Amino acid sequence: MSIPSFAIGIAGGTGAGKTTVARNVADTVGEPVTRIPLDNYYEELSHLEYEQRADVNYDHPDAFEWELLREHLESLLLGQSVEMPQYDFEIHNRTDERITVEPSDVIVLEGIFALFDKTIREMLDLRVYVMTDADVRILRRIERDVVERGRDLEGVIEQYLETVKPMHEQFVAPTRKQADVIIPEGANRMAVDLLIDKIDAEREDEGRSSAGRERSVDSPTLE
Ligand SMILES: Nc1ncnc2c1ncn2[C@@H]1O[C@H](COP(=O)(O)OP(=O)(O)O)[C@@H](O)[C@H]1O
Ligand SMILES: Nc1ccn([C@@H]2O[C@H](COP(=O)(O)O)[C@@H](O)[C@H]2O)c(=O)n1
Repeated sequence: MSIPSFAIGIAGGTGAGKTTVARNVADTVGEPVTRIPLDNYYEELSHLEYEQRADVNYDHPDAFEWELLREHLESLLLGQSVEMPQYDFEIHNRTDERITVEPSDVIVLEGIFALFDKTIREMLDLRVYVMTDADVRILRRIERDVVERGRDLEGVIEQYLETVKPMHEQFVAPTRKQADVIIPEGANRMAVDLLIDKIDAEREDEGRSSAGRERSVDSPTLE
């Protein structure tokens, strides 16, 4: 295994297609990929009742345990395994379970705030923002939240208007300016192939040093 690993951050609004892109990258890269879903780093909220947890603003940066995420990303990059928390959207909380996640040559961090934190951004080799129109995202989210996350239609719409949309505009959308690559509409085969080419090229560069991990100001976008 090469140390440090090659790390990609995939950000974008809810329903943009981040998880789908991360899966496509993992399936295409041709070797084990370590995935870090940012959702697993929502703060532990066992001190609150279910009703209180349901009212939390999960689209504000303060909803996440950033210090733990920074520590885990750093450990994985250095070739050390981590005990990753697991998140359950139905109870709005972490589960009691932690899963041992092993490092690998390619690490993919994925979530609405994957490009938000400066320290984390600087640990990433490639910063990606998945940009999908808001109407497409809310339609995808309604379907997903009702089918997979145990929500009802009224609740999804209310949450979207009260927190998801304003927080997206205030905190998530501006992070696209931090991206090296912008992928339109998510599961875009050409874009995923270009990401894979970039990963392969970087990993073939055996002389890669810490200095070589700095961001290139001339990096191309797909926009
Ligand atoms: N390019 C795409 N075209 C059509 N459906 C897509 C596309 N990308 C994602 N989806 C679907 O949209 C939903 C949300 O995608 P997901 O990758 O989970 O988004 P995110 O992780 O950004 O919230 C899923 O049901 C997924 O299958
Ligand atoms: N208990 C929770 C925690 C988070 N959310 C929503 O999840 C969204 C982020 O996940 P995506 O897969 O959609 O990127 C975020 O917009 C939160 O509103 C939730 O509904 N409940």
